[in-house]
Amino acid sequence: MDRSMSVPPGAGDARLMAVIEVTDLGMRYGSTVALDGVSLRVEPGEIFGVVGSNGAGKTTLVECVAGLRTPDAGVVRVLGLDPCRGGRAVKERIGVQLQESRLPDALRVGEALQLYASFYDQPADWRVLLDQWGLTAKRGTGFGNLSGGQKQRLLIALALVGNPELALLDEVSTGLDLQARRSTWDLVRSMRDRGVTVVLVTHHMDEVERLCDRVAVMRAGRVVGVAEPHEFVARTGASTLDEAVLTLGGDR
Ligand SMILES: Nc1ncnc2c1ncn2[C@@H]1O[C@H](COP(=O)(O)OP(=O)(O)OP(=O)(O)O)[C@@H](O)[C@H]1O
Repeated sequence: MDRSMSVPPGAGDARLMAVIEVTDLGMRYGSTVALDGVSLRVEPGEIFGVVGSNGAGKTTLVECVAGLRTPDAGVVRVLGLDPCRGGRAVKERIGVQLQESRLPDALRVGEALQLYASFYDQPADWRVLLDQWGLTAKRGTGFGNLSGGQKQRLLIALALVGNPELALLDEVSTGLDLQARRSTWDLVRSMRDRGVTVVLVTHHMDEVERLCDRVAVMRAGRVVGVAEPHEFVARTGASTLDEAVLTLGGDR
């Protein structure tokens, strides 16, 4: 089955099952509490934003959902499975783009995409991704010789090469120029339109307003609210989403 063309994972029955269900998640790094009783649900086919100040726990949450970190407490279910113990059955269905990921400098753009595609049973056509993410002219360029924005676009394309049902995108547009940001937004929307569920960690409230169906605000390891972006503005009596998020999630 070409998952890129499919409806949200098992649409009918999956309506009852969240794509992500996190319950009472706790995570510490030594004496630093990164997650402190986080619970949330992400429903099939939504673009779900995660915002909050630096150090609020957003990346740690994404890493736990991706199965890259095992939480100290709580339960994570992705597509009904434990991402830490579910092996390929779940990992193949998740695409992850993390902040500041790196590849070997000498690895060329085309080689990286081909390599990542080889990890999956039903990969996307990596040449299409090359084109969609504006990297065709850079196909033969090594990672070390790409600009910051080009590296970012390659990392996003790599996250999508497995045709994921869930895409976890951490600061997807950071470092991109205006045009690349706009086309990234279009591509995120087109992913959602194809039934992919997207989690978007961001510091850009314009991105949240344009893209996100719902957004969680995090503060000091806790989720302090989940709502549609306009609801946060109304609830806090703020005049902009920036102001609303600062009120709810700012450490001030
Ligand atoms: N590998 C690590 N070792 C020790 N502490 C860590 C590690 N990763 C994160 N932390 C700490 O855990 C807390 C949460 O960090 P995390 O990266 O999840 O926050 P964030 O919301 O993604 O921040 P930012 O917006 O700056 O990316 C912070 O206090 C951070 O210093």
